[in-house]
Amino acid sequence: MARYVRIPGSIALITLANPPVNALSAAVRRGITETLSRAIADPEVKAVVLCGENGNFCGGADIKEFAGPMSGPGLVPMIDAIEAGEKPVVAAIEGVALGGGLELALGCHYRIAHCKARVGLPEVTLGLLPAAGGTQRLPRLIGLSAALDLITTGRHVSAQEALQLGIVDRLTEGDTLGVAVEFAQSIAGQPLGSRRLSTRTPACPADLDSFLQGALVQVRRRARGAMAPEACVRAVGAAATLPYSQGMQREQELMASLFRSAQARALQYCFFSQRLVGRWSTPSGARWDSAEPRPIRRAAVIGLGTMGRGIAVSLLQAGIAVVAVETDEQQLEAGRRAVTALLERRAQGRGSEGPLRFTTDLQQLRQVELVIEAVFEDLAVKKQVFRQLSAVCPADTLLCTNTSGLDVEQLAACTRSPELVVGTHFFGPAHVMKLLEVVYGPRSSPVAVATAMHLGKRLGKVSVAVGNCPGFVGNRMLKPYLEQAHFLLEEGAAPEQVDQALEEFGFAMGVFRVADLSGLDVGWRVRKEAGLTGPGVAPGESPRRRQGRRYSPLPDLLCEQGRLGQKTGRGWYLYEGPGAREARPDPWTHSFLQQYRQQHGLQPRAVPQQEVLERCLYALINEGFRVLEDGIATGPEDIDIIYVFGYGWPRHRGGPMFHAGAVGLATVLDRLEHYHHAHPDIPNLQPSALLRRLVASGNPPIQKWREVIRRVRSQL
Ligand SMILES: CC(C)(COP(=O)(O)OP(=O)(O)OC[C@H]1O[C@@H](n2cnc3c(N)ncnc32)[C@H](O)[C@@H]1OP(=O)(O)O)[C@@H](O)C(=O)NCCC(=O)NCCSC(=O)CC(=O)CCCCCCCCCCCCC(=O)O
Ligand SMILES: NC(=O)C1=CN([C@@H]2O[C@H](COP(=O)(O)OP(=O)(O)OC[C@H]3O[C@@H](n4cnc5c(N)ncnc54)[C@H](O)[C@@H]3O)[C@@H](O)[C@H]2O)C=CC1
Repeated sequence: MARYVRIPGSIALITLANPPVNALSAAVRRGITETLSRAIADPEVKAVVLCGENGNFCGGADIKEFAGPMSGPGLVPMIDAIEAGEKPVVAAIEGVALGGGLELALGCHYRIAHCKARVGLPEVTLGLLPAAGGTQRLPRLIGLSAALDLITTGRHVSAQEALQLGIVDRLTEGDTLGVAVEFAQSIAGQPLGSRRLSTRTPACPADLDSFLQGALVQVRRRARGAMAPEACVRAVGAAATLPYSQGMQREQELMASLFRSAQARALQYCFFSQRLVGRWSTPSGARWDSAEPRPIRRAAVIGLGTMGRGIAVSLLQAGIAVVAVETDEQQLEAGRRAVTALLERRAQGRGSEGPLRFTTDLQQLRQVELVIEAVFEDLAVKKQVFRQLSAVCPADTLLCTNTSGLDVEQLAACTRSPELVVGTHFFGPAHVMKLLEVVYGPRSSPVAVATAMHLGKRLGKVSVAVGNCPGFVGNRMLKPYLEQAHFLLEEGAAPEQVDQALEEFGFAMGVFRVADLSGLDVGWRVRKEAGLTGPGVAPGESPRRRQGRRYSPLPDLLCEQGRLGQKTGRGWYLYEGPGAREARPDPWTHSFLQQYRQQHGLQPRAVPQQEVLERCLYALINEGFRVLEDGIATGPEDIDIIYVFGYGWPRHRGGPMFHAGAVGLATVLDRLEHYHHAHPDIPNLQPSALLRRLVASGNPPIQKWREVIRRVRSQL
């Protein structure tokens, strides 16, 4: 709704009232339309101020309404009526003016913002475009180039930048509403002329065609296969080439092509899922709304290798004091140099960092409130570290491990307070990647989980609480995906063919390019530890079978050849030299695969792209259903957020579980049955019980899966 009051000085004040962000629901649109008519009709009113309650102007259209039929007054005629009116309307912007909220403000004749406000047109992140005139008015206000940047990235702009760009007319550090009212009084009666943005001509680059062409190429490269960024470029292009009314028509046409699209549904699902995972719970009854996180001011990081460095930087940038620990002076010095360089590179425009100390002496941890261990992925080494930490740190220190898949409970068992041990699984580079898997063990206390979840948020991450099992959620599901990729090579595919299929699906990098980037030795070490390769393998065991199931030794053989990926200049691909990044298909790999197939009597065949996708993705999805069955993730949203934020799953496809629902669970089941029949020695292709149950329940929408999961789990 919208409230209306007349205030002294002939000003009407319209307040949007729809907590928490004053989204433009049908009721709010109706409220604005009615109150605006009232203000226009009242001869005593000389100017109008539009604001939002509770310190927020407006978070845009009500995204929840998009799933159903649209009703109530349209945004476009409402904003047009504001702009066309003869009485000046001033937007008083506090908090956010996003999407339809900014479009509403652009329909006003003046915009006054608080210095802490943020504005933006983030519709592209929801698979849409700003279709309430945003693509036509913003270029007319700030020029085509700046408008295109904002609209295709969806980025939020600070009030200061908004002032520089010309989006807002004035900033205030004080009472925004008071300043806006005073300003409205001062301009009442003045001609509105060019304050109506629809009447202006946008400033355009001289070489418009090549500018727009370049913009298309750029957005296609940035968001593989995403439709909305391209539609945004076309709509902004229309602002430059068509009169306003025709530009608006084009905006509507382009919006219509996006509005009910699968991509928009997926992106909007991601928006709500990201918020849902914050409302975590554990099987032992710990919950986000009852467990109180502890404040963390002083932390330690143990191990300054690839991950420890990024974790230390993340903590410091959140204002937390860090003690960074290494084994010896040489390692410490290398860590110090790396952390300092990262901090210097990221220093520009950042706030003040917490204090940082480097040491090889664990005794220096006597005052820390939280420790994150990031030493080698070796259970024995980690156990020893946890024993030492438990002896040295205060009894109430939270002890976290960055293990990528080892048993958190075994580490907890080495300490005197196992309830204060959790996994905090960062993703590399830890200061960049947005995901944090918080792994609770059977004994982790609610306060430990709450503190780790809250810490993640403070570090700017999306934290997802997950249960303890080998690989947790993300890496556990990755295993069958990688396995399928290796099996496909055995059967006749080439690495670049598999990668191309996955990249066309929307991954930034295919599985083999990622493996080369992260280093093939990482998985090799894990497989050796698990006895799948190396001295732990029973003599006489077939190289292509382990533990009664099909196994591919291909990545082990590459490692034995010293082909560890980019770091050695060769892996699945060939690189210019060690450390180079451009991957080229390698004839060596092709002839190696040929020899391997001959040696093992494998008849190569042409593997269709669809099979590559189905086997890799459905094997991963199938494991996702098992993760849900086992209660390791609470709902499909947890899995999808982990994959979107941690594993480069294309966001416009919603995540693996959403994708399964979009394809149709019956289809996924059918294809898994087909492939399992063809490859009975790959147990991961056998459809999970939960998938079968969901199909039997009539393929319910993903929001209803939790009910089926509860039923399946109660019967186990
Ligand atoms: C605003 C935020 C920055 C606040 O962040 P924070 O404080 O961290 O709080 P959150 O936890 O994020 O949010 C709190 C709570 O609020 C909910 N929420 C937030 N924003 C919205 C919203 N816009 N709508 C609904 N709900 C919202 C959020 O979900 C939380 O609740 P919870 O989930 O229960 O926990 C941050 O929230 C944020 O960034 N919000 C989103 C801002 C955004 O993206 N805005 C743009 C919205 S889209 C838009 O405005 C569209 C348009 O401009 C075009 C409109 C034209 C429509 C015309 C349709 C034409 C159709 C054409 C053809 C149709 C043919 C056919 O019918 O078939
Ligand atoms: N590399 C990656 O992409 C990711 C790794 N991880 C996990 O993070 C952990 C660390 O991995 P990386 O940083 O890649 O390893 P790394 O090998 O780069 O670094 C480990 C560091 O720990 C130090 N160290 C070893 N024992 C120590 C001890 N007792 N005390 C202090 N320092 C000690 C070593 O000197 C080394 O500098 C592992 O558990 C790994 O599985 C998790 C996510 C991603």
